[in-house]
Amino acid sequence: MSELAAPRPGPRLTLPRIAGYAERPESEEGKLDRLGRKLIGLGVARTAGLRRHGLSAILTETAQHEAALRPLTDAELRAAAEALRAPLRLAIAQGLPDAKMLGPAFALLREAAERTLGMRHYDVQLLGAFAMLRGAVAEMRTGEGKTLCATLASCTMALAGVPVHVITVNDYLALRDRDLMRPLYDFLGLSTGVVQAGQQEPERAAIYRADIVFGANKEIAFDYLRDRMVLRRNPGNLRRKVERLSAEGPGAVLRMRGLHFALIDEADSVLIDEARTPLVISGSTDVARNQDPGFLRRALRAARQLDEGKDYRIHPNEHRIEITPKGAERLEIMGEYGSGPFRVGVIRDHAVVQALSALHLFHRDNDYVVRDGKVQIVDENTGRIQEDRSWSEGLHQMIELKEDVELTEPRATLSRISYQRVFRRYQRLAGMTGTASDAAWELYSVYGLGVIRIPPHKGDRRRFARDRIFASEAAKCRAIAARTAELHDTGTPVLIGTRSVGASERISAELALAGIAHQLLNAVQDADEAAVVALAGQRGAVTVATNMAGRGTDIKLAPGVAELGGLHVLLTVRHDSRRVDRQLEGRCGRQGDPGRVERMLSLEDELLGSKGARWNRRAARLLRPLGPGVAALAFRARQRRVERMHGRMRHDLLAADRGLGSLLALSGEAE
Ligand SMILES: Nc1ncnc2c1ncn2[C@@H]1O[C@H](COP(=O)(O)OP(=O)(O)OP(=O)(O)O)[C@@H](O)[C@H]1O
Repeated sequence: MSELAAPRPGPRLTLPRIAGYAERPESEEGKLDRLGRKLIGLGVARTAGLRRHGLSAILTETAQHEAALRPLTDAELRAAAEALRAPLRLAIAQGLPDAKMLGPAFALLREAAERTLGMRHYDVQLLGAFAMLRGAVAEMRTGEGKTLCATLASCTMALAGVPVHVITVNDYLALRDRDLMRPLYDFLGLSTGVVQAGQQEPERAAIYRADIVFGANKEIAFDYLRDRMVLRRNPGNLRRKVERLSAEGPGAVLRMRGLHFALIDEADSVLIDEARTPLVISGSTDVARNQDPGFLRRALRAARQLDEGKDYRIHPNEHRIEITPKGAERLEIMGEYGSGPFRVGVIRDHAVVQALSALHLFHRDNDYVVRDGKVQIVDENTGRIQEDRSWSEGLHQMIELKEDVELTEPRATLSRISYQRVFRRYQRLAGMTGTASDAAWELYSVYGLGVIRIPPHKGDRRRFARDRIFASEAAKCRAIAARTAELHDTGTPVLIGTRSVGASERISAELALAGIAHQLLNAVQDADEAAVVALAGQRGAVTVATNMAGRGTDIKLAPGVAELGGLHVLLTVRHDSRRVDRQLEGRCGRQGDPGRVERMLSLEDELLGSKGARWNRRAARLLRPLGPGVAALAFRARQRRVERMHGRMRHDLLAADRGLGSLLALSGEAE
């Protein structure tokens, strides 16, 4: 099998192997196959419209069964759900279910949701769920109610006996979504479980035996990687091995029951944004023990002696350090005067690159925080601390050395996989997000997922102000405080979106200076997140948040706030991806609410900060006198460039998946 072997996407028409450890086999795939899929992707991604897929048939089919269900008692409705199991199992086993097969299930779920949650699925939510059960990503605008929509797809699959994974971007959302919808699952007799960081055996394996398992992408992908390691280590026939290792009870060695069906919320974030970082399981081995602190310290000292530009180059957007031939020569000379592993070229150079990365690519209060004497990673996509994760291949220790905190034990890579490969191994995959179309081509060409745009339940009432651009970060912060004060005086609630812990703290300090009471939500100040979010739509509320409030956060407007124009979202940067901006914009104007979006940028913003952005920075400066709208084009152009660059990195990562370790790999404990 070649290094690039990859499974073919597209519907699978065989019965899911519930008894075994389900996953799609990797298949040989030639260059022509891949090229073909990419070309098809171009067409599918663009034309995936509602009519083309005949989705609206689900509405008439569902409506036909609804009237008969309404008079049933709860017990009778439950019995009807039981009776649906067998036909659903058959329908799902035959491949992609059609509207006729799903109509009765959707009608029943709609009725059960109204009784248990007080919410009746809107027609557009039926369309979204149907699209997902047809193996697509449903693009539904932010605030349309994807959480409720997902219950149709997850319950249908679970009733059919297929183990379901509902995957989202963080632990908080996984737990919240399960808890919000739990009355419906309980009513139907479907068991649910939520995997969360920090859970150990035997709890973890027990959770995976639930009908519907909720979890963040990292948790689920790491558990899969662990299971793969266990399976690899145990010789013998796969089937018998799986039976032995997944024995019920505390002795279960395998955590999961395989990869049957994944419903991915925030699909673009999980499948695209996160896919730049490979997952690594690490453990202490002899190789790791060889990396003693003395050697790491020596490498860090060497890195500090090198000159940027001459000996090494920094590529911040690609998160990469390149040693120049001159730098390599200098390191070789240093090696000659060194001792132990520092004399060995490959080991020394690798460690120096990690040291340079620690010094120049990873910044405190941006990529990580130092808390309780420990370096803790802040996830760049979700803004959250990843407690039990560390960077691999000595990078974490280099950052610890840089920050002068106690060194943790270096660990060696035991197993490694990219997100792309984990998700491509699901027998069935579906997703939903508010921002898929920008990523439609990649979703199809990598995962075989078409994007279907679902119309909104109500129109968009958000108003967008023109971008404003300031010469410096300080001027921008002052202007943000002044604008917030203005809005605050009218009682309008304001959500200020920032990019990092550091930026959120700077704005918070500026607001404090202006005497504006506010709430701060970031990786360091994350206590009682639900309470902060609940208050964010109150009259006069001011909330400063990082990306923690970027996706999935449902801010409900207090009475009277809609009359003031709804929530005002103040964006303080453009992110690396337009989709991240759109998610933040989507915190207002939910379910047809009014809302306002305003962006305040500065020429010192991180997006324009790197060397590669010289031209964009210059253009923005020159164009500023012509009006902020024109100068904003330079920001957007840079954003497009970074988006393309990240796309290339994901492509390379997938291609090199089984190759050597990457310095950016995230590692989890091996047990
Ligand atoms: N059918 C329905 N009836 C009544 N309220 C609904 C219905 N569907 C959704 N809602 C409400 O709409 C709000 C938004 O829902 P939700 O947070 O699931 O949106 P979302 O699409 O997931 O948003 P985002 O894209 O930001 O994650 C919630 O307050 C929810 O209770």
